[in-house]
Amino acid sequence: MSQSPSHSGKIASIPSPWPDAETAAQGLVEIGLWVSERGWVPATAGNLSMRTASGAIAITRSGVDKGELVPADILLVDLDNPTTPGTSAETDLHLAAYRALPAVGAVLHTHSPTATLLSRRFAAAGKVTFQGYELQKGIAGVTTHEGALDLPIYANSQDIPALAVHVTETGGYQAAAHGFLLAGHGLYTWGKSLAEARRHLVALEFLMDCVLEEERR
Ligand SMILES: CSC[C@@H](O)[C@@H](O)C(=O)COP(=O)(O)O
Ligand SMILES: [Zn+2]
Repeated sequence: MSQSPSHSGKIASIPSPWPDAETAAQGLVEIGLWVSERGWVPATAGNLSMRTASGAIAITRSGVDKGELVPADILLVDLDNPTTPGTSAETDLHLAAYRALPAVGAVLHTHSPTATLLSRRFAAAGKVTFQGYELQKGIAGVTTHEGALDLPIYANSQDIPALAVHVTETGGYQAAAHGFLLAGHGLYTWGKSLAEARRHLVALEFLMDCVLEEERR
């Protein structure tokens, strides 16, 4: 529970929009199985996180199969002092999202074949554009299929801290698509809740499937 002054000057208790650590861990275990069943996190690929009521970020341990997560594989990281050992190798890309977007409650990173292939195909352009697809409206804030919805593509890097700074400084976390691709690597997407992040993941995967299929024709 967070607290803030009420109009009367007293401290009023208002419910935190974020789950406690235990609930977040359970949610991440479940979404790990869900993305694994869809073939979007092969081998030990992908990482998953949620903001918790204490302000700490719950994130997957590095190097585990996301379809076989148990609650002990979900570690808590302090957003301002992220020193927890063993967390995802891509923790910085998650933390940068939470710092840039105070309303975001969940970040999902996946490695579907479609995201991998499409990000390579359009890497030189630096983005893939969706236009004319009704499912663009699966993304928060999008109200029509008629607009152009850009999904940024960044060059992949093994220097994740530097990449996180680069994505932040170039406005990647403000993308209207609520996500970005890393070329030859995969997709990052987020939402105000785990449910919204999952909806964005499904919508973006659908839209990427459509574009990849059109490229094949
Ligand atoms: C299986 S290779 C994929 C990794 O290099 C990485 O990109 C990834 O998504 C998973 O890293 P992790 O440290 O397990 O969170
Ligand atoms: Zn990855």
